[in-house]
Amino acid sequence: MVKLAANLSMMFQDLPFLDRFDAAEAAGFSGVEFMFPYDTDPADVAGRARKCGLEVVLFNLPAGDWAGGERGIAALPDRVEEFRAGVTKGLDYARALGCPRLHLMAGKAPASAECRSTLIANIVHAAELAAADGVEILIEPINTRVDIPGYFYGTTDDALSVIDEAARGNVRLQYDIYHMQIMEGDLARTIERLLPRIGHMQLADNPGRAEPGSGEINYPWLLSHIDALGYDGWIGCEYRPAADTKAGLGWAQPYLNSRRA
Ligand SMILES: O=C(O)[C@H](O)C(=O)CO
Ligand SMILES: [Mg+2]
Repeated sequence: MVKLAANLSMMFQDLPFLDRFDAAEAAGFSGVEFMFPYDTDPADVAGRARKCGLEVVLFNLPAGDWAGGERGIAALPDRVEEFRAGVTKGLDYARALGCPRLHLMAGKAPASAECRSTLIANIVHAAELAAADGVEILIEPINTRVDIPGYFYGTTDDALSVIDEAARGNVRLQYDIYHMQIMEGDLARTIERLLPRIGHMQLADNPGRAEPGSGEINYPWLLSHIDALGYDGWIGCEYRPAADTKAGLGWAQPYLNSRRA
């Protein structure tokens, strides 16, 4: 069964953060993800998720000065202390929210040996702390052509080589269909091949990063293929709705309805 999670950083943006949980529930979602919950008290986030009957399936570890253009700091040698404080904070939230996955962002960094060894050591640090709470650390290759030029890894091969070097059982791949359509294509075969390594998926259409159906990806076919492969994880709707979020959810009705049935 396809399990869609509403991404509350991109969807329902006309509402305050906590009210987006109610909107996701009303739209028929049973899971949510978001980038950063850190401006809101963890008890308030947990309380709202519980009231709405929503599972919190993923959020990001603190990722530096986002408004200033940073996209993670795990590969930055002069930011190790800040990164590790962020791991502690992220795990505090994960415990409070009962969230079993955290996305760790490497950041924009050169492919130097120093950045790579910093990243690996930081992933190992995060993974070992997270393991005690049964939490997985996810690594997501992000397209470096449109969204984050200079991001440390932009392909599944590059991200998997980092995961392999970290060599911790709770470090897995976050496969964002939108980013990988831009960087690699061949979505169905790649997902099939990498299925055992994938801990979470996300979707958006391309170009434009809006709803499925707005671009070139055949989502009705791809989602049933992913389902037929036996993927039983979540797929986060990490897209920018072209207009009103609810009005644009026609594409998702078969999956939201099947969750309710
Ligand atoms: O951009 C993405 O696709 C990531 O999933 C994210 O969390 C923030 O960049
Ligand atoms: Mg993503």
